[in-house]
Amino acid sequence: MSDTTEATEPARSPSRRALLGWGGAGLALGAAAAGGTVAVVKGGGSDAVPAAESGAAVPFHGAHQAGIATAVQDRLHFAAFDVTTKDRAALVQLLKDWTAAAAAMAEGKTVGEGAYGGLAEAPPDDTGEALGLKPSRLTLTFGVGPSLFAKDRFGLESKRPEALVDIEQFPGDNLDPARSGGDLCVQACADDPQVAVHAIRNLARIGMGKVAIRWSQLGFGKTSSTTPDAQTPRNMMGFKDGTRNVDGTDTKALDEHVWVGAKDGSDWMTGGSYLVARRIRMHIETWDRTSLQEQEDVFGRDKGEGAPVGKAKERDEPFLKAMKPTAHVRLAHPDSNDGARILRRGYSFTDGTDGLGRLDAGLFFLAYQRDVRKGFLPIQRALARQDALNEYIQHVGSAIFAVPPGVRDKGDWWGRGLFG
Ligand SMILES: C=CC1=C(C)c2cc3[nH]c(cc4nc(cc5[nH]c(cc1n2)c(C)c5CCC(=O)O)C(CCC(=O)O)=C4C)c(C)c3C=C
Ligand SMILES: [Fe+2]
Repeated sequence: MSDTTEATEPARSPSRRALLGWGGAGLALGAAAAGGTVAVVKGGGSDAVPAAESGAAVPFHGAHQAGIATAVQDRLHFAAFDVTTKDRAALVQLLKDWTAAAAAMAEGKTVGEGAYGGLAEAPPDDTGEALGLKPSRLTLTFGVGPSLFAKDRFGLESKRPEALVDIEQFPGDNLDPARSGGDLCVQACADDPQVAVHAIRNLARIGMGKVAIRWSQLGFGKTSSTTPDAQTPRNMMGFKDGTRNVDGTDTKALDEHVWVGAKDGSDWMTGGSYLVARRIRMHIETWDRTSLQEQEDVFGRDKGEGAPVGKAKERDEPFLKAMKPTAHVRLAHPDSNDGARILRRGYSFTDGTDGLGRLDAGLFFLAYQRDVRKGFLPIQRALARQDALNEYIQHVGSAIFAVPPGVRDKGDWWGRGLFG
């Protein structure tokens, strides 16, 4: 079995309703989450079926959390939570309950006793809107924000990783506190938006009285890929986005740039990663009135093929000096940033209009890295200073999270290394 494929029969992808009666059969199919990727579900021979169409499940348990190096799904529901309880034991119990629910939902099962058939006098455990839907490659990825480590909260001050920095204010930022920060986060990605929304809704419901959603973001179109063989998606500006990303099967690059190593400090983070989330508003109407030449100069790539300036094909090696000094790709390239690389996993969003007749649209930028101080920060400093794209975008939300390693097995839970 190749790293980018999983040898599973599409026909074995069951509906959620079917799974209700299957108990703990462990239906998560395919490649191990231990750095593996689920790109294509093979029916054998030439009838390979794209994983998205098969509705397959991505394994929840593994050395790394799914939703980072695993193949990017079509839809996102991301939620940042404030922890409202002051009781450490209650928080730990919640994390255990969340983990059990997340593992079940990733397999396409309902939460707890299900959505119906239980006590008529009590609300059902599961809200029910994902009944009959396939697992849809749902991944749930959990992280903790800097505020959880604050003094006089849960006794975690000494466990805050040095890499979990407070992100500085960059020139041009217009950050809304109501769309920034958070004690905890859960990134839900799936090929069916209802499956992703159901997952966040049910976790929030389980957390009632202990956590409250601080902000959340829906994403309708992926703007990056961790599977270079797949077609590169386009962002709201019409450009291919995610061409030169960290490949989810490139274990060397993942170890060097994405996974926290054993010698990086904070033992509980070994095998984890650091996530930066930025809500980036696009001034779409201005962009749409900009000439094609200017648009291509802004990125340093052509709009049709996505090839770097002076090159013919999307995957051709960029020649940075052929680009304008302010071109986005030139400034963001590892050669301009001491070799810095990040794994981008962002989504396009459109949240209606802004009251002035303009679309409230943009990129919900998500990037994973081994150390934010060597990844996002140097790249963003360069971009904030010079990027020609700045005329057309504004960062309006920001958050950082430490994303622990994977949940190993049924006895393990989100945050065990931190609280255990
Ligand atoms: C701090 C990191 C980055 C932010 C913020 C960012 C915002 C942003 N990017 C695009 C569109 C494109 N970005 C592309 C490449 C690219 N961008 C970053 C980093 C950030 N982008 C990196 C590291 C790279 C790869 C550089 C390289 O190695 O060549 C591209 C080109 C295609 C691709 O390789 O993905 C596009 C298009 C938007 C619209 C945006 C904010 C709204
Ligand atoms: Fe970019």
